[in-house]
Amino acid sequence: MTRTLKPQPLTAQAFAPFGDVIEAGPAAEQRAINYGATTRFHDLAKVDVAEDSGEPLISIFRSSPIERPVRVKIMERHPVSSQAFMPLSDRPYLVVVAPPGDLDPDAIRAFIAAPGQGVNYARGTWHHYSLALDAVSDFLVVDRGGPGDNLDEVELADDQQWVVDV
Ligand SMILES: NC(=O)N[C@@H](O)C(=O)O
Ligand code: NI
Repeated sequence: MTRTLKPQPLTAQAFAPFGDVIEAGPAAEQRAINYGATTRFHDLAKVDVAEDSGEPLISIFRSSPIERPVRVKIMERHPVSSQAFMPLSDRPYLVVVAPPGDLDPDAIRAFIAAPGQGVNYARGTWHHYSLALDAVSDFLVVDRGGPGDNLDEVELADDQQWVVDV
């Protein structure tokens, strides 16, 4: 019998144990620039990629919609860097995470990210790979390039898996 995980709305407070929420919202420091023509929502997330001669990479991930029911069978982490996803589409997507450290399958949480909300996984935060919903979705991704292995993956045993109620 697979257990069900109900996603919660993505907020900076709820996501704090896992990283940052990237959004042009009222909580951000706003700076008027370009002679007032632009508002800079300043310093929204910690880009942590310099470990072991790492350098920042900017990529676009084009993710196919995940099949339903969404079953969480695998989790991954990047032990030496953060990884940020900013949606380029105008549709919600799914974020599945667990706190850094030894993976506790019971600590896995799911969030529905609204259009305009990005996430920045802090170094070592367990997460499911990019989960697009309903249509092919593009994400701008900021993460680390450089030497060393920066991807740990864990396959969950059947009784550790979750089905996400989305
Ligand atoms: N493997 C890879 O580059 N992508 C994953 O890290 C992911 O979180 O989608
Ligand atoms: Ni990742």
